[in-house]
Amino acid sequence: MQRAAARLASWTAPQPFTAAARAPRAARRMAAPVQAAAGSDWLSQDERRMLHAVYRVGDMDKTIKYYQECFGMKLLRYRDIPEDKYSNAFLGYGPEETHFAMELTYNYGVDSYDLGEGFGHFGIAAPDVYKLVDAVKAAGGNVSREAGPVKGGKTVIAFVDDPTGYKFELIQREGEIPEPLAQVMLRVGDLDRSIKFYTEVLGMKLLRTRDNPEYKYTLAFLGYGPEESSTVFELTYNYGKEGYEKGNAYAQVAISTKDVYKTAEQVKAAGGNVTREPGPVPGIGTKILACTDPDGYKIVFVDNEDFLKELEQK
Ligand SMILES: C[C@@H](O)C(=O)SC[C@H](NC(=O)CC[C@H](N)C(=O)O)C(=O)NCC(=O)O
Ligand code: NI
Repeated sequence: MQRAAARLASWTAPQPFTAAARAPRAARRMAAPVQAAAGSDWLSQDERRMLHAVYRVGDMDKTIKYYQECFGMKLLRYRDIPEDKYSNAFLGYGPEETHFAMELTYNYGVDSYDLGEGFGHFGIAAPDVYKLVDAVKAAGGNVSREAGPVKGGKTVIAFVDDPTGYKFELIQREGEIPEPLAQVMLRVGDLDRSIKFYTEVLGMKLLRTRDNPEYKYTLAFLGYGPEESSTVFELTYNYGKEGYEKGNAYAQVAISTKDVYKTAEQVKAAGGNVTREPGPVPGIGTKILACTDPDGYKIVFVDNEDFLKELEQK
């Protein structure tokens, strides 16, 4: 695992995202004020932002190298917690103060996981998916779906499988791409139920929906900012499918909040299921709380000041 730490110091991976790399550095982006929901003053006062997706990988060094060389991600942070026998690596396209990150978790001695059916993909936006697919192949990446228009639509996509088996959807996008980490796609059993939770409990905006009757699925995109500049949830409903095996690989998305105690009360008042009461993480001190969405996917709220202090200590 020490190789990962050394890599952090000497990272110089290629940058296929020249457009994104040249994109003006995102101004320190205040988290989006959360959309007020009926009966919750706190929602209108809180400032929430999607911080990172947390998931378990079978080989930390191999995955870090893969993300750097195939996707052009930067290694932002690495920490080893020997007393609890795990390590974390954070990768993305910009500083965590303003950009979403991938939080990889390696549990000592565990080299594979059950990805289940519920997790769909992480989405990466790119100016030219055909060119990126060529770069991924040249770097030895596993392109599992060639570049081309999405079935039943026009958006050019491709899929790449990472070393653990997670799918990365490459999504062609016009214009500047200040946040290439575009999506976390999860499959849900009832889209209206999920939209109600993600808007009224999490305080997200419903950005758009897209029904694809030919292929029998409907998508809902939700987040704290526009898709063009923010990472969003893409919730997928397959007609008639009410539930999915979750597996043990994908863990959660972390969202920032100004106050985990007030957010815990707001989540409960809005009918959410708090599974980890607010308070500091032992050994790290960062205050968090955890809840689950209607399909059982975990969401962790992180105290924003504590999060920024963590970044200062890296
Ligand atoms: C908009 C873009 O971000 C998408 O992810 S749409 C991609 C499309 N999604 C689905 O088909 C969802 C339903 C599917 N049954 C599932 O559960 O994943 C997709 O994956 N298309 C495949 C293709 O080859 O175009
Ligand atoms: Ni997608």
